[in-house]
Amino acid sequence: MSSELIVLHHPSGSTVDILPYGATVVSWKTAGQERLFVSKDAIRDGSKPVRGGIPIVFPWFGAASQPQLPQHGFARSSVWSYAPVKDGDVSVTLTLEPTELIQSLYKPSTPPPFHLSLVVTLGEFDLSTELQVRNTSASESFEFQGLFHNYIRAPVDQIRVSPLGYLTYFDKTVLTEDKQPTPRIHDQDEVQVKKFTDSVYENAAKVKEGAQGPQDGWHGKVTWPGGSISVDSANLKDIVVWNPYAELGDMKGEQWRDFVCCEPGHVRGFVKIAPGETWAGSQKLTVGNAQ
Ligand SMILES: O=P(O)(O)OC[C@H]1O[C@@H](O)[C@H](O)[C@@H](O)[C@@H]1O
Repeated sequence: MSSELIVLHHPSGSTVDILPYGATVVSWKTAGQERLFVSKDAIRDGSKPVRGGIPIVFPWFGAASQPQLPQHGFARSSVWSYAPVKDGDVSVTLTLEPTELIQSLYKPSTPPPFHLSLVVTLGEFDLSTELQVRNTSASESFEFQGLFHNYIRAPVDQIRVSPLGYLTYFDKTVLTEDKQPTPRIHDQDEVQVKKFTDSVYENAAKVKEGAQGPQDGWHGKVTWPGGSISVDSANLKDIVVWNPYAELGDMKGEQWRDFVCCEPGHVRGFVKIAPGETWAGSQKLTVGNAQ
């Protein structure tokens, strides 16, 4: 994989770096500080999704229905196209269609009929990502899941994520007899991550005051002593909170201490779009005051 990087600079000094591999945001700095976590051991040779930043999960979340297909889909491990950015640009659009690699994964069947666009936009204190999915088929509908796998740089044992109270969530760390995540109800507004956590909060968007239903966004926050990042999503009804509390092959030692994944997505059930239809889901991450 080439080490090509798309870099956007905001007049305020904030920056974002995006790898065409996976359209992965691998750095976001405001006020000179890195806001995302990327493992020191992240693989950057194109053989594995990057451990950190903002990988794009599409068109399924978790394990695939066919064994040869990768966990969390192929978008995070495909090379996306983009038009070169010019000085002063604070936004870039990356696109992905079924590449030869994706087609080879599906053989002898064919990949789904999609055209993806990811629009990344940088502000002084915020970063927005919007995923647009167009069904390119003339006759077939298309069902998919999608998620922004945000690795937010923060001391995991001190963070609080809210509002997530009184929602049903699916605890993937404890499986039921039929190997499904255990459904639970969270009885407090805030969630702390003090141990291995892998929770899928369904219809979290309903928590928003005045929200009309699960199609609205989740307006939440990750806070810790001395810092916070707000997460405002649109058309993404679920939230995943994850930290392994353990080292991984591409994240050695105690690096897990330095992040929490707070991931807006549509991962319980599927989005279904008709031939020619386009769907969009987005998020805005904003750094709290005085950081
Ligand atoms: O190791 P991966 O494929 O990047 O996935 C990391 C984690 O991603 C989370 O979104 C999932 O809920 C977890 O189950 C998973 O372990």
